[in-house]
Amino acid sequence: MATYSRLPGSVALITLQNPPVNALSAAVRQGIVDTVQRALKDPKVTSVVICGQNGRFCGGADIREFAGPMLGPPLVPMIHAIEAVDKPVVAAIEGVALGGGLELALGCHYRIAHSKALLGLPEVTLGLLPAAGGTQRLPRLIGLTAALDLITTGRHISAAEALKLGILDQVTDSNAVDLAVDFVRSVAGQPLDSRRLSTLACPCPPDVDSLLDKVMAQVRQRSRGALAPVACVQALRAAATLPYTQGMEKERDLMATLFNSGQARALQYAFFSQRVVGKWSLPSGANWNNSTGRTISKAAVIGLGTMGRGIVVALALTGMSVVAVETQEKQLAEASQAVPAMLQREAGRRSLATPPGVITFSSNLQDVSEVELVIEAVFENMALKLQVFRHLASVCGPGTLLCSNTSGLDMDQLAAVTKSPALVVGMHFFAPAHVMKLLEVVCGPRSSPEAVATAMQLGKRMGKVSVAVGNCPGFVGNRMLKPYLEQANFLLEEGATPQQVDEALEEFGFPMGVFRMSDLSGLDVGWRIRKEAGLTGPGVEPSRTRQGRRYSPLPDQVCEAGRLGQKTGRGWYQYDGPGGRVARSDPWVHIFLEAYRAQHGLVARSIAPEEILERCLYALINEGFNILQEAMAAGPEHIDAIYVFGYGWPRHRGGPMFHAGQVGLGRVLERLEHHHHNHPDVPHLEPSTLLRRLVAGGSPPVQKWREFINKDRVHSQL
Ligand SMILES: CC(C)(COP(=O)(O)OP(=O)(O)OC[C@H]1O[C@@H](n2cnc3c(N)ncnc32)[C@H](O)[C@@H]1OP(=O)(O)O)[C@@H](O)C(=O)NCCC(=O)NCCSC(=O)/C=C/CCCCCCCCCCCCC(=O)O
Repeated sequence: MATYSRLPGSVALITLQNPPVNALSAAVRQGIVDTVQRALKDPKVTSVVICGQNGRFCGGADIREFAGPMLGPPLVPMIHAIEAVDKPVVAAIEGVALGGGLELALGCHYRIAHSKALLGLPEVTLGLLPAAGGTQRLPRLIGLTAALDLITTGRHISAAEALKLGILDQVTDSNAVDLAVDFVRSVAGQPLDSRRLSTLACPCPPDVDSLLDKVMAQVRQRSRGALAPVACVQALRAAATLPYTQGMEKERDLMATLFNSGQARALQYAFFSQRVVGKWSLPSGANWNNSTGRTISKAAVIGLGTMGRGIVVALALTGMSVVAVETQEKQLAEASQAVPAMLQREAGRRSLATPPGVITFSSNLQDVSEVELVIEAVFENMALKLQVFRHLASVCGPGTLLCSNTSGLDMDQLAAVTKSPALVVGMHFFAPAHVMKLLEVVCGPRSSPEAVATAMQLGKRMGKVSVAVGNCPGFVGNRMLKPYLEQANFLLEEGATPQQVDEALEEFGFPMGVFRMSDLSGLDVGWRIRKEAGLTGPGVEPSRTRQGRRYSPLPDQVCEAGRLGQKTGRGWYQYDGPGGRVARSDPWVHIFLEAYRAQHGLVARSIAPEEILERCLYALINEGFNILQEAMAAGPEHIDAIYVFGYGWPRHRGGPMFHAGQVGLGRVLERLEHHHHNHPDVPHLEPSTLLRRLVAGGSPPVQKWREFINKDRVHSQL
């Protein structure tokens, strides 16, 4: 709703009230319509201020309402009516003015904000465009070039930037509402024509077409397959080239297409998933709301390889003190040069002042005795990690939280060698650890609520999307990746090339296909894990069946040929040299694949992109169902957030589990059955019991899966 009060000096104050972000629900829109009418009709009122309750102007349209029928007064005529009012209307912006909130402010005649306010039109991130006049009013106010940037990226900007761009008329460090009230009194009675943005011409650079074409090419490249950024550019083209009324028609038509698209539903689901995963809970009943984490001011990182260095930077950026330990002198010397530079760069990228002097480098594990939390980031080897954990248990105080950055080893085994297993929790970062948004917080069966809460809160402080997961090999993300990689290798055996597989996945929306990604990460990572698992190495029979199931030795053989990916200049592709970034098809790989097929009597067949996608993606999704069934992830949103934030799953496809729902669970089941029939020696293609149960239950929407999962759970970790 919206409240109305009349202040001394003939000012009407309209306050939006819809906690927590004053989203423009039907009730709020109705409240605005009614109160604006009241102000118009009241002869004693000469001017109006619109603000939001609790220091937040407005977080935009109520996204939850998009799922149902549109009720209440629509936004577009409401904002038009405000713009047409013949008494000055000022938006007093505190906290946020986002999406429809900023569009409402653009319909006002003046905008005044607090210096800490954030403004933006993030609709594109929800698969939409600013369809309450935003695509037509903003470019008329700040020019086409700046509007293209803000609307196609959806980025939030500070009040200072908004003032510079001309979105705001004034910024204050004091109370924005008080200033707006004083200001509006001072402009009462002045002409308003030039303040009505819809009546202005759109300032454009001389060569509008080439600018629009350039931006269109950029957005297509940046967000492959996403509809909304393209529609945003089209709407802005209309703003630049058509009268306002026709521009509004174009905006409405484009919105209608986007609004009903699967992409908008997927992106809105992704928005809420990100928030759902913050609300973790454990089988004991402990949860985000009833458990308190510790505030960490001093932490340590053990192991300064690529991951360890990134973790040190991520921690230091929060402002805490970090002891960075590496026992190999050469590695320590390199890290102590590299880490401060990384910190500087990342602080610059985030427009932060570099936290000064918070990192201490050491080669001595004894130096972590005073810290409150340790993150072990040594080589992915259980024996080594156990050794480090034993050492930490003897060096650290009894209350120190001990965390491991393992990407899939048993956290409970590590906990078992410490004095306080309850204080052991996994913190699985993704490379580069100071950049990537995802953190898997691995809750072992003995991890205490306090330990989980501390890791989750620390993740948030580092700007991560932290997802609590259960303790199983590979946890959630890597466990699902295994069948995906496996299928990609099998497809090569059967006749595909790395390019064909990668192109199908990139066309789907992944920034990189599986082979280009493996080259980037380093092929030796998986090789080492397979050796540890006894799947390859000296003495292992070189057949295509290992440990009772189909196995492809292709990636092992590529490594044995010294091709470890980008770092060696050769992998599944060739590069300009070691460290090269541009992947080119390599004749060696094609000859190698032909020889391999000949050796094993395999006849190459032509494989369609659809089969590549089905085999890779449905195998991954199937494992997701197994994970849900075993309670290693609390819900499909958790898996989807992990894949969107950590594995490059295209956000406009929601995540793997959401995608399964979009495709149709029945269809996914049918295709898995088909592929499993053709490849009975691949257990990962055997449809999960949970998938079968969901299909039998009428393929409910993803939000309802929990009801089926709970019935089906064999044991519970989350
Ligand atoms: C920065 C934030 C605002 C705050 O962040 P933070 O403080 O960290 O808090 P959060 O945890 O994020 O959020 C707290 C809770 O609030 C919920 N929330 C937040 N924003 C919204 C919202 N806009 N709507 C609903 N709920 C919201 C959030 O989920 C949390 O809830 P919970 O605790 O988890 O329960 C941050 O929240 C943020 O960034 N929010 C989103 C801002 C945003 O993206 N705004 C844009 C929204 S879209 C919009 O405004 C669109 C405008 C144009 C609409 C035009 C209307 C025309 C429609 C007609 C369509 C016609 C087609 C019909 C065709 C046909 O079928 O015929």
